[in-house]
Amino acid sequence: MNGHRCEEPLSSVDFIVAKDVLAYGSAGVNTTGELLDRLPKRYEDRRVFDSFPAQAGGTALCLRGTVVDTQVKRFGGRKQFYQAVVFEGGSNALNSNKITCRWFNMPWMKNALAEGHEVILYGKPKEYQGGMVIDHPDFEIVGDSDEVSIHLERIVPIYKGVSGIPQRRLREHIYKLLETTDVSSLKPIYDVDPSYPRHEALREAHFPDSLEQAEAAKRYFALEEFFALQLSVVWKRARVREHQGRVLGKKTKLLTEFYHSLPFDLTGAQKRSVKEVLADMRAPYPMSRLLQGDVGSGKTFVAMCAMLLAVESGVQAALMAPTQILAEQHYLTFKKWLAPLNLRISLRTGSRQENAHMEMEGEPQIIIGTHALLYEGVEFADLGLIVIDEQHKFGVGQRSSLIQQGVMPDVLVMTATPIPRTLTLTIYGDLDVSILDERPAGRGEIITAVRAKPKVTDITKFIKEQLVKERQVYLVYPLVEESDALKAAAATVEYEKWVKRLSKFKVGLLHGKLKPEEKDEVMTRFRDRELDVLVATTVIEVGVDVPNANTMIIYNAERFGLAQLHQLRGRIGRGEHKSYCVLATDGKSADAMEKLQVMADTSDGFKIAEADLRLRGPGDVLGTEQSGLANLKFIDYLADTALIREARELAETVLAQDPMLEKNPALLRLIHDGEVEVG
Ligand SMILES: Nc1ncnc2c1ncn2[C@@H]1O[C@H](COP(=O)(O)OP(=O)(O)OP(=O)(O)O)[C@@H](O)[C@H]1O
Repeated sequence: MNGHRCEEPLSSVDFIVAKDVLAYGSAGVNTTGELLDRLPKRYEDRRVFDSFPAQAGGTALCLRGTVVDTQVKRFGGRKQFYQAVVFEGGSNALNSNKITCRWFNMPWMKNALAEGHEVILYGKPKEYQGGMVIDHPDFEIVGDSDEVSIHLERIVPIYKGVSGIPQRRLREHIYKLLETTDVSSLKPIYDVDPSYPRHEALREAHFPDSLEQAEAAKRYFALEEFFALQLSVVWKRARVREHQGRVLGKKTKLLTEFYHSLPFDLTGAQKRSVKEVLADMRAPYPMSRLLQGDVGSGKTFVAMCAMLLAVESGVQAALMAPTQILAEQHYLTFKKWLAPLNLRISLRTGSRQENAHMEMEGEPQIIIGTHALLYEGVEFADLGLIVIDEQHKFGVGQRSSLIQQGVMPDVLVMTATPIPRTLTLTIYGDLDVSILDERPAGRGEIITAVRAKPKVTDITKFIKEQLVKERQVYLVYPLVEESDALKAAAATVEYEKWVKRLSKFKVGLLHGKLKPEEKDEVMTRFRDRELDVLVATTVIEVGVDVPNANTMIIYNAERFGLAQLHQLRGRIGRGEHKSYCVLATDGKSADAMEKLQVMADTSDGFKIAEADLRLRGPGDVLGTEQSGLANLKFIDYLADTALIREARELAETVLAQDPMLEKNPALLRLIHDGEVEVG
């Protein structure tokens, strides 16, 4: 009875009872298609079970056994946990291998699992008081043996739970639906792999014969998802190019003057990027470019060059920074380096307005502010170029809102976080990319060491050696506390200690609870060498530029992500002196030591970003919320270069053959429905 169609509500499926239809509804699953789209989060190979372990091995195991004893246990006053002791083997194969399962603060567990139940457990065992324990394992009670066995003796799909529906029932529903759904209704909007019918991929993703088959099937759907994403990105890129852009940058006198005023030569990477920007600005369509720079690679100077080109063409250029402090820093930098050119530069942030050379006739030529510049209805006389400094936020929203504007300015996005190529293709896939992967010449080497529980006396001695050589030092504390207030308090405590230890030197304190003016003041004093040492929380992470500082001790380094450590370390090694970064840890976790070792092994931001991606996975690296990729079902595949490229090529082919998607209205709807909204 090949009858059900994907669009059909679950209420019309005879083997799903009304109560379950409601439960699915609360989880946002309303049609048969939506239920079938919920692919397994993982699989258990229940053809052979793991044997009960005698010691913890660090990996999750799939065990089969019988519950022989259950108890509710109390601890710490009113708290409780439910404990079930499980013996290895089925109901009639009891032996002495046992494991204890515990569920904390889940009183209902005692109704769910009782003595005599035969169970399948999945979880990571650990050693506890001489026995083996698994806390909160996934579990499933083995049912009657005369059922169709989709739950045993095969590779079994495990789904993300739907409240009110046990795994077994969920699995049965999907199994039966696959058998009774009209194959033609499972056709894709666009066939990403003509050699692999979609309904087969769907069946094999749910009930694979092998793990390889499951992987191939999942990859099919991942490709489908990323194809849709790339389609909207490539589409967007094409739409930008349709706009009439201004032809800017014909004259380069100002730029040449600027070059001559610099005490250094631009690096090869900087020159290459300026050339790329120049070509874009001269093109008849608006520039849409990402400038990706490793820490200290001199992004600001490339941005300055772009802005000078715009100014010389008679239009305004704006720079938007993510925070007020950074906007102010940029303003100072611009004022300093562009001083010989006598330009009208204006700082506009929520609380401060300041102008340089505004006594001269006319509108400001360069405007520096926060991202809010865009939204707060600041009137631009004639905006030709916008530089967006995104720092390490993978912000997206702003760019779309720029594209809505009438006259399309050129846009240059700067990001300080090196991003692996695959991620760039997805997050910034609508932009052309320039990469700054070269440190300016004449910078001292940075030596990084990982130290478990370093002695205070050793660190103090090392710091003093550097201070005596007139270098400056950062001491960074992430601190365990969650709130800014507690962090500030804890940093203050450490600060007091350092003031005593380094009594001959001047120690300053910087944390997030200080007012912007106070932060500025501390930073300025450190920059002007009135302070030798800065005890800080991570507020110093971005944008701080004090070339004389050559030493950084990062405490509890294991608590930071690699990208953040790289940013922090980027605050040293900015001058000609040899620099030192010590990553101090509690030394407890081997994983953390491995992670930190990456920092000691390389200072190449792109390599670090790739390692970060490998160790943490794309979801965590991106912080899905800000990246706009939160809705991706197959986010792990973001790191799969081959897949992303395949998706990109497919999207490009489709749009090359049918640029306005006139022949593929369903694809056009897919883009406009914003199901996949990136950029
Ligand atoms: N080509 C160059 N040669 C020498 N020094 C340079 C060069 N380009 C930039 N600098 C200097 O390097 C430092 C970093 O430049 P800039 O602030 O532009 O880098 P950045 O990429 O924005 O750094 P970060 O993201 O780490 O803050 C500044 O002190 C700047 O004056």
